[in-house]
Amino acid sequence: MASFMSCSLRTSTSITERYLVASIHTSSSRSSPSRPRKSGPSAAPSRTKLVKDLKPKPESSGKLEVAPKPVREDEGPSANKKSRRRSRSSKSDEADIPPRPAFTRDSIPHAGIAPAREGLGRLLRKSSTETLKDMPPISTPSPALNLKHWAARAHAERTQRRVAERRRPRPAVNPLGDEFNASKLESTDQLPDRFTSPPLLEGLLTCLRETLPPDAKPTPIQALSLKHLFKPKVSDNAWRQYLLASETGSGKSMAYLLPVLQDLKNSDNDQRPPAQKRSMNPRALILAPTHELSRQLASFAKSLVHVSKLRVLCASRANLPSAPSKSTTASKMVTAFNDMGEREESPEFRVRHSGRPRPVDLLVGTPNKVLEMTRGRGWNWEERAKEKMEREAQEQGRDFVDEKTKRSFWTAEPEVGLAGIEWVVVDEADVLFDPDFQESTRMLLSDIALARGHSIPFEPNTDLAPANPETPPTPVKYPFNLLLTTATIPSSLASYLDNYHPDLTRLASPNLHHLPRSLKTEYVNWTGGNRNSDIESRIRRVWAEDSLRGTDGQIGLLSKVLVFCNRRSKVEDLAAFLEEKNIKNVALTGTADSRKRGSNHHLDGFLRTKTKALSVSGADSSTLSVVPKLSAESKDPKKTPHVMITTSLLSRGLDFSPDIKHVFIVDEPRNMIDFLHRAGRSGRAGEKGKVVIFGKMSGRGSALAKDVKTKVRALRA
Ligand SMILES: Nc1ncnc2c1ncn2[C@@H]1O[C@H](COP(=O)(O)OP(=O)(O)OP(=O)(O)O)[C@@H](O)[C@H]1O
Repeated sequence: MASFMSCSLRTSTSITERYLVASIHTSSSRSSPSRPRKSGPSAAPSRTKLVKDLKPKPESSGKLEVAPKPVREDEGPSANKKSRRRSRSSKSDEADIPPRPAFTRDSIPHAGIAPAREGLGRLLRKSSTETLKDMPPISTPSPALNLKHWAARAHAERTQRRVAERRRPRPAVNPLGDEFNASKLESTDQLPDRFTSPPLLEGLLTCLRETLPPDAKPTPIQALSLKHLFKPKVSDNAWRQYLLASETGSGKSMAYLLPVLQDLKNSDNDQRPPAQKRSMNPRALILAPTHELSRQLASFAKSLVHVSKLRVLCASRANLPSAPSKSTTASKMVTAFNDMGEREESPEFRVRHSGRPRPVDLLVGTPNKVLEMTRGRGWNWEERAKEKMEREAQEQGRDFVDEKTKRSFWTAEPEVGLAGIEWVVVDEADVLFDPDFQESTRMLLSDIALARGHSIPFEPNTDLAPANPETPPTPVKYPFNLLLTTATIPSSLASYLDNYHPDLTRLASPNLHHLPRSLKTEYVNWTGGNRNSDIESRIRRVWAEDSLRGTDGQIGLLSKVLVFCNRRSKVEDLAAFLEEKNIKNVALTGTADSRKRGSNHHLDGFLRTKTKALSVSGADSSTLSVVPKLSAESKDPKKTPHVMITTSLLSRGLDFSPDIKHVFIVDEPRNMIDFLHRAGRSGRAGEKGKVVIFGKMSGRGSALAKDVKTKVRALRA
């Protein structure tokens, strides 16, 4: 429970990006609660601004490699009919017809209004075509007509100003300013263009073929991984350090899982380092910021190893299948939870173990959950109790006296040994090295190093991104392979890498820091009435279009909508409103009870199932998806949730079902990093998707929405 309390505390103190991290901070314990928190405006920008350049410092031996831009479908020989027709018609336009002036609102002002003689309409029309000095002088002494004349003059002036503004040559400045510019970076053309055996082991390849569509080709980041991460180790102590950076839904999980699993399989029979006497001694560790993501990654890894027989364990309650079964619908899930609620006693979920050694090759979990398993449950409870007392003292305005708590705390036997760990993957590295998470992450990495016989001291209050360090921090070399993956690189992460991992190789896709190519954007203007009604009518429009067009080849099948709000109260309010309007929905926030139950069933019906794997390389996805037969009830949005409402909690890493064709952003995104992750829950793996951004698009108070629009435009691929 304490974790959820700490979570809500964080939420209340949050500003901008802090909120995101606070809301996804879900692990069952905090590592070092008494440290001073780096809040305030000075801490925020480096966490919320995308880095300008990924190049390592010139004096370091780190490298950067960017995959070449894939040829767009409509640029290559296989351009579809529509685009060919478009290009043909544009050519004929060029040849025969003089270019048509672009239509603007001002080109036919007040069209259709029949003006009185010398009336406002005529003057307005004149004013658009004539210059001000050509306008006829005032010919009548009538005050009414004078007024009209001046109105027309004012209109003409405005028009001229607008035209001049439009024609003014603009410097080619990206509105994001700090945006990562992949076009300036070195790319390589020699990348593998298929998954083959070798480099992949036959067993892995078989599972891969079952997971991906038959024509699947490696995505740019996977091609880079095939090129770099399958190379044999130069020496026993040559540990690899890589950053894998690519846009959302581009297959990063596969890009790191394949080399890790392959290496685990290859070294399966090797002499292992003496393991600690613990019941589980994994050889690889994947860290993720949320329990939901840990479970999905563990399930994905399991689907890749059933031939090679490696053992994967999820720390966020092991042994439960985290991927939803194909037949499960969201409504069943709701009922299941209602039942489970009464049986479940403890909000904390534990890995059940009997104390007997249990073979594990790969462990997946949040840093805090893994720390709990490696240090023993309860290792930091005293500290947390003190933090609570300190908080209460602060709230009551009294001094906090640091004395021993009245309760005595027990610490359970540690379950996991770290000495055998050779691979550590930090998924969503920008979050896990963010000030709110970095202590737990670094503490765990340092524990692993120590267990492997290399002491790398851990200093809790280190600033990972010192602005202008006079003495640069000592680089860290962990005695294991370290892979960091992310879809966004804020300046704080870039500066951490420069300072502590200067020799790390950075592999990046050319579309990094852009929206997936298959994702469209749409802007919806608030009508000025009830905003919840505006959202409801847009949802109904999505379904009306689905009923006409069909979804995934099935007429009458309605797509699902994922709605992102900034605040928990907004999530609850919208959920209640939609429920009243007969739209069944799932509302999920960091403190939701359903999250405490140790499985991903609260996301059933919304997460991707295996049958829905589609082609990133651009093949016609509708032919590849196997559409499960659904009952009438599960197709009915009044009975089965077709809408999920959440905060940034679910914006990280989760692979949502391609049934989610629309992501609604109903509150202005706090920053573009947040936006990229939220929008990226749709349009994954080359699937079509749309991000619908609500805002006040015109009139007074529209500056913010317009600014968002400009920035979003810059993120389009
Ligand atoms: N080469 C491929 N061809 C077709 N589909 C693929 C390929 N590689 C991965 N996929 C599918 O793409 C989907 C998205 O992959 P994944 O979740 O790894 O993306 P990601 O880059 O980690 O996204 P995020 O940044 O949001 O975490 C998965 O369903 C996966 O099965």
